[in-house]
Amino acid sequence: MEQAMIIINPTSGKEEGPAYITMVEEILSAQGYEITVNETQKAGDATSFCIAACEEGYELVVSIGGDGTLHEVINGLGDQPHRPKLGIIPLGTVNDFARAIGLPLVPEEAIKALASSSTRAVDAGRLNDRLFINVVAAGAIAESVSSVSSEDKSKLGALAYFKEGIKELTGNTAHHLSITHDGEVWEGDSPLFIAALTNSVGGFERLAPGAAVDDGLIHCFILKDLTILSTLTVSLSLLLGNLNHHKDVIYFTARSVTVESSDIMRTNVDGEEGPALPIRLSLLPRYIEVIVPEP
Ligand SMILES: Nc1ncnc2c1ncn2[C@@H]1O[C@H](COP(=O)(O)OP(=O)(O)OP(=O)(O)O)[C@@H](O)[C@H]1O
Repeated sequence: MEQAMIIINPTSGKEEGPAYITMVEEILSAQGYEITVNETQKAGDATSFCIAACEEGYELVVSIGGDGTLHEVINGLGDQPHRPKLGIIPLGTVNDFARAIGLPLVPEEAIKALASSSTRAVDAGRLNDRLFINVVAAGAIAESVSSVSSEDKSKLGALAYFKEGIKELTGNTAHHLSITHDGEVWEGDSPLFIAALTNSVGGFERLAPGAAVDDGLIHCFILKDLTILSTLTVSLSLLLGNLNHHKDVIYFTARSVTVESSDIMRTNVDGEEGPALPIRLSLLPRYIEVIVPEP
């Protein structure tokens, strides 16, 4: 009998995850799976559960939670010879990855899609010794995003990030960055560097409209030192989906990127606080097989 592991973070989003476990179990057992349910108690648990699922030869892991939970789950897949298929039930606040891959955002619909026989192999990124699935940001704004309160997140959703971001960008928060990509070096002052694997970051589905989850590319944006006026036009470009054409934004795609600074700067990885610079990013093409709705 094939085995499926449900990994659920009961604290994600509006804490609705536990109410959906039975429905997920029913749909998986109808497909013949033997099911184990693991509830996370703290940060890191989802990674440990997923490592166990790989080592014990599970066919399927279902992540119930938000982007942070998904980030932890996929970190259990790194360097594993056997990687289970991944099912995603988006029950976080923003659910960037589910948006990017076109999963239903209504939990009941996402659960029904677990019965689909379609899968899509998506890229994973490597950041130093961990994996990411959506986005890495470096700069004062990235640090501020880590501090968005959960109250603001629940109330404002994606706008909470936007609010913090604009607050930071309008301050004088540039740092000196040195960014090396595919043999080229960019050096200068920047308040924000973003590396995205998908088109949805912080709930804005138009950050990198050209990015596909399986295009084998890291889509990078360097925001140049901004005046208040260009901050406003950059914000508008973000909403309109043409940030890559803004005169104060450098856009490039790469397969590997190194970001360094003489300042102490933290990063934000898939919406959670990440390591301090320097960071080295690279790409694992089509590394994770995700269940998607039937076409
Ligand atoms: N039992 C728990 N209690 C508190 N925190 C937990 C628990 N289990 C996991 N966590 C932590 O909760 C963090 C946030 O989870 P997650 O991102 O899924 O929810 P969210 O922040 O509401 O959603 P989103 O990231 O989509 O906005 C994870 O990084 C994880 O480390």
